[in-house]
Amino acid sequence: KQFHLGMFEIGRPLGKGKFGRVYLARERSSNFICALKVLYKSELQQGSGVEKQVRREIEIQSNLRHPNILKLYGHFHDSKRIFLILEFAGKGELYKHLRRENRFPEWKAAQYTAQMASALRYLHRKHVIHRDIKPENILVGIHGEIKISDFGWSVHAPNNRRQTLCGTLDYLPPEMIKSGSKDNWYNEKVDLWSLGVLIYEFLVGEAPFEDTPIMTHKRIARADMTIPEWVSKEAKDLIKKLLVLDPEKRLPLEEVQTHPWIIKHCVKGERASNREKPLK
Ligand SMILES: COc1cccc(-c2nc(Nc3cc(C)[nH]n3)cc3ccccc23)c1
Repeated sequence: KQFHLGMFEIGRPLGKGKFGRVYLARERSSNFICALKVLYKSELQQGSGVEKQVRREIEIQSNLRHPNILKLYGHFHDSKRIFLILEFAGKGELYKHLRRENRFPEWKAAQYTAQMASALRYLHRKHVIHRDIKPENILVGIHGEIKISDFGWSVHAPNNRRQTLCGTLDYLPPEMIKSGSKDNWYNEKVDLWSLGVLIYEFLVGEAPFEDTPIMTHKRIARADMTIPEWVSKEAKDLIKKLLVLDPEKRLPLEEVQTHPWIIKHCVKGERASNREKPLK
């Protein structure tokens, strides 16, 4: 299908990115609501090979179909800009919700974890390694479901993002911060480490190795973290089975999905502890 700008009615800007902005948009003929991400070619060309990377990410994301992965419906460009037609996630950035709520209750963290594990299993089956799992790259859909929303280029909100040189170090696994053999960078086990960091941050409200860059580097390399005693023993157990230095020893996604902490909070049922409102 050929898309062009005239097909869309542009709504309010949702947020601005490093390479441009994201707008709410409606496709005129179908009234379909989507998000239009505008990337400026001039800015992309500056970055070394960033334009090629954007093409590769478009290629990857266009072929993915999963409820917890933000859909890329199509793309088009004019002389100055590249436009990405993306699924609209009605509740915006997970990052913002986490900052506003400080930390998530265990039932919510467990449900998000189950959704992430499902999305990562799908990606890994397609030999896609995300390599950048963090709250900043996750959006929330209108029904509260989460959607991995970034395949390589990030939308940076102003100010309150963790401003470090190449994005926050917090989520990088030891094999990606250690120099030496890079072949581990292409092992999907890197996403298991980042999932462990994500669960920790959902429950505690800060990343497990958060410190000065030098110290973060040291603490990641030693998997040196402490989990507060008020975190449930099941949650502690799962985090400890993911934040393992040896990539081969990290808990496989199938076992994340059947972990007691996940089963406890994600099985449907009258007494489910995940009701926001008390039962009548
Ligand atoms: C400033 O941070 C940014 C940057 C980009 C988008 C948002 C944002 N996005 C979406 N949904 C989206 C975005 C995409 C690509 N698909 N669905 C919804 C929101 C709601 C309130 C505030 C902000 C929102 C924020």
